[in-house]
Amino acid sequence: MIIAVDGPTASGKGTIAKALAAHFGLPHLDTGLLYRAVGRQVALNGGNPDDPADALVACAFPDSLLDDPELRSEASGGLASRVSLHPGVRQALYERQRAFATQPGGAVLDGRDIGTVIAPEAPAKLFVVASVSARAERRFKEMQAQGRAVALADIAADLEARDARDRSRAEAPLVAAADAVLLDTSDLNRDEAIAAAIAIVTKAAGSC
Ligand SMILES: Nc1ncnc2c1ncn2[C@@H]1O[C@H](COP(=O)(O)OP(=O)(O)O)[C@@H](O)[C@H]1O
Ligand SMILES: Nc1ccn([C@H]2C[C@H](O)[C@@H](COP(=O)(O)OP(=O)(O)O)O2)c(=O)n1
Repeated sequence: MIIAVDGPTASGKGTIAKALAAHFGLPHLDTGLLYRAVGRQVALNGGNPDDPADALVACAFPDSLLDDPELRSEASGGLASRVSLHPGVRQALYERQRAFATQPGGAVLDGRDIGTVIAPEAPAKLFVVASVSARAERRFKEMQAQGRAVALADIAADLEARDARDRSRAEAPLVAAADAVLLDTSDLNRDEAIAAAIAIVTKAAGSC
């Protein structure tokens, strides 16, 4: 079974996707990491993330880059969002994601366009959302735990800017698939959100 988990930044989709993978015994791919690697490789090349040619060259990043802790930074998230606008970049990353999604036995993928572009045939699709304040608070706590001094208002502004870019791009914008189930995690703790996601997928699996 393919499980598609999409949603904006800090909605909790990564947490949910990992938990679904563990619960259903499926492999998991965090597709955002691929776009983050492209963004980081552009920076390492001294290129411009807004230039389609520079971004395309960076798609040939070495697999070892996927283990770089810098990929998890907000700066890499911003770079990823910028390179992900280019249709050439999306095309270059498509086959790798598609192959993962269609492997025998199924898989869980999380990102922005899994239910709409990468695996539109997925029988279980979740679109995970949360309010801007809940998401900013989560990132704030994460950064505080890492000992980084950041202002909550700056985090909220950054995530709203990234949402706007991801939602308004022409190619594969962040949008719920027509057959996705919306899961709002604003008022759910981690365990409640995971339990709700498992219930949605169990129901979807039962009806396919
Ligand atoms: N339901 C939840 N309630 C509170 N915090 C959460 C919840 N889900 C995830 N988190 C925390 O919020 C942060 C972002 O979650 P993550 O799953 O990485 O989001 P995304 O993959 O959508 O960017 C992490 O620190 C995570 O532990
Ligand atoms: N399937 C995907 C995954 C990510 N992207 C782009 C858009 C996102 O802003 C960036 C970073 O994605 P990522 O999922 O790592 O970001 P968050 O963990 O949600 O903060 O990459 C995409 O366009 N399509």
